Amino acid sequence: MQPFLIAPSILSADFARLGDDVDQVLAAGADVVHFDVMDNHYVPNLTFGPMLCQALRDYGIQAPIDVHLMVEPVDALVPQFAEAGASIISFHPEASRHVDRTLQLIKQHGCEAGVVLNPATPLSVLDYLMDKVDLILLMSVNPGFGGQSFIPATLQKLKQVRQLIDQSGRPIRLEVDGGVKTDNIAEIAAAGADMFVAGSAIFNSPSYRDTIDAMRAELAKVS
Ligand SMILES: O=C(CO)[C@@H](O)[C@H](O)COP(=O)(O)O
Repeated sequence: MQPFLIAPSILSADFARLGDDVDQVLAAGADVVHFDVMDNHYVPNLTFGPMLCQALRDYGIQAPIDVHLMVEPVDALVPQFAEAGASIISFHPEASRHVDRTLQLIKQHGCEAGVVLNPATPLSVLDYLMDKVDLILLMSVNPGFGGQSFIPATLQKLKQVRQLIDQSGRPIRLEVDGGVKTDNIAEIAAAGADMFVAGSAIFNSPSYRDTIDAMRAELAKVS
């Protein structure tokens, strides 16, 4: 297992002062900026695109930016996000007509490549991808909105994907997204996740540092 990474989702950040808010959450101990791109087509919500990613880089954000594309189609946005400073680009396989090609495209543009599985997406979509992905993101809510409750069946799915990753012998990150809180993060880590997206739990808390410290204290209990 790789070191645990905490990735606040800027979906719950203060958009009116985003650069400063992202700076603050990183200063409070976050590892990665999780960047939720929604198109009001693949998901019923609309957020932001490559210009905002570029704006964060121009503002001076140096942490990895983990772009989660909830868009359909996918490919046209890959070069744009790579040029805008994305570090990791993940997409939903059902939103790409040619999944293998999209993974190649992401890597050709110098980013790490991830696939995202919705709560009801079967693990069989990973069958011919384990040698190609750098990250697998399991959605623990249905994509589109922050502030939803963690779907408990994700724990079993995490255990199964952890086995697949261990069998692959590759350093694939296992990320979980949706309803991650201080009081469930240890259980989620114990099931096999090593990267934790948390939006409302961090950005809606009175102290980012206290919340991230509390999450790390919970993670320290997991061997
Ligand atoms: O991608 C998504 C939702 O589609 C997530 O990144 C959420 O934004 C996580 O929010 P919380 O459940 O942590 O509030």
